[in-house]
Amino acid sequence: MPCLGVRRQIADDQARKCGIAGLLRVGDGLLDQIGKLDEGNFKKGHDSLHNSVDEALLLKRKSEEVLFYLNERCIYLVGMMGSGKSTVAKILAEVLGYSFFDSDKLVEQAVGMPSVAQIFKVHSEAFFRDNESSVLRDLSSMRRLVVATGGGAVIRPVNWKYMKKGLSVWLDVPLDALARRIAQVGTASRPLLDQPSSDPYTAAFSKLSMLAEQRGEAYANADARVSLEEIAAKQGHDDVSKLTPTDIAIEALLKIENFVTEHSKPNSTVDDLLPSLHALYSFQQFAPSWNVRGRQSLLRSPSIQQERSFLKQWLQ
Ligand SMILES: Nc1ncnc2c1ncn2[C@@H]1O[C@H](COP(=O)(O)OP(=O)(O)O)[C@@H](O)[C@H]1O
Ligand SMILES: O=C(O)C1=C[C@@H](OP(=O)(O)O)[C@@H](O)[C@H](O)C1
Repeated sequence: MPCLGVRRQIADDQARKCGIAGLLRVGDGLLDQIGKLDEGNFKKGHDSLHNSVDEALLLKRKSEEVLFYLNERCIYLVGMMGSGKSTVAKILAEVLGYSFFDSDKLVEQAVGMPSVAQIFKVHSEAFFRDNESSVLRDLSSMRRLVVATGGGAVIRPVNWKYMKKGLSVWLDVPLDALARRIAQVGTASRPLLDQPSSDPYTAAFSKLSMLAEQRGEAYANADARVSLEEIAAKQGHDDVSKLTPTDIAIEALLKIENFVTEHSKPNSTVDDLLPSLHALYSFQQFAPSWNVRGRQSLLRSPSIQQERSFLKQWLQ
């Protein structure tokens, strides 16, 4: 049973969604919503209205396609501090009609402290990590969530056990872009980077490089990788800072789609598929020259029991 904080946040989230009559759902309000998320901060000087409309429609279409395969599974975003997990997770939650959670915020609620920085200071990193694991365990029993995890959640194998109940997506952002973002917003909320320095960019870059080296392998456990360098190259940019959170959310949906379509069997039962298989065998009998792979083995129609047992094995 999820902890009280998680349940309360879900209830608030559902009420918020109902209260504004689907504005946050895929549909009419999506363009407004994306406009606000990308507002002025990203892709300045572009033909932004046109881009926003195209992007919003693509996002809507992709989210509808992905929803079919997701089958209510949760999505976990992993990546270094500042990689945009919370920003992108909110967009994904909105277009999919899922609830958004930030695991750092849930740890703060569970411990009863206002910030992760304070938890590190008053208790310890290990105490924070224990609570982070408990939060991920609670979330793993739920459906239809998009979770922005803390950047270090990937280092404990048990957290992967929880995240593998859903789908994990690694936001892979070049270190210099991360250091630029962190230098801009400051390090007060990120205790692992918070050290006095006259050059915040260089200090953040060197600490992030160290962490990335330690964690490189761990992030690669994710089911899907969204590389900002790859998206920029596809779009013909030489700099990842030109990418909007919507661009990144669309790529995340494409990568999720690739993963789920490669790894999942259709959400069907033997009874759903039996008529199609039977029709295929019958057709094969009347049109033996039909060129399908393995047609030799189809030439003699099997019994219904054989068809059932074939489908049962295939669906497992
Ligand atoms: N695509 C982006 N381009 C530029 N800045 C971004 C982008 N995505 C997020 N940011 C900014 O980077 C900072 C960190 O983003 P956030 O979503 O909080 O990252 P995380 O949850 O991974 O720590 C925020 O100030 C956010 O506005
Ligand atoms: O990388 C890390 O070890 C951490 C990342 C932070 O979350 P964000 O990735 O959301 O900044 C937060 O969990 C804590 O400061 C530790």
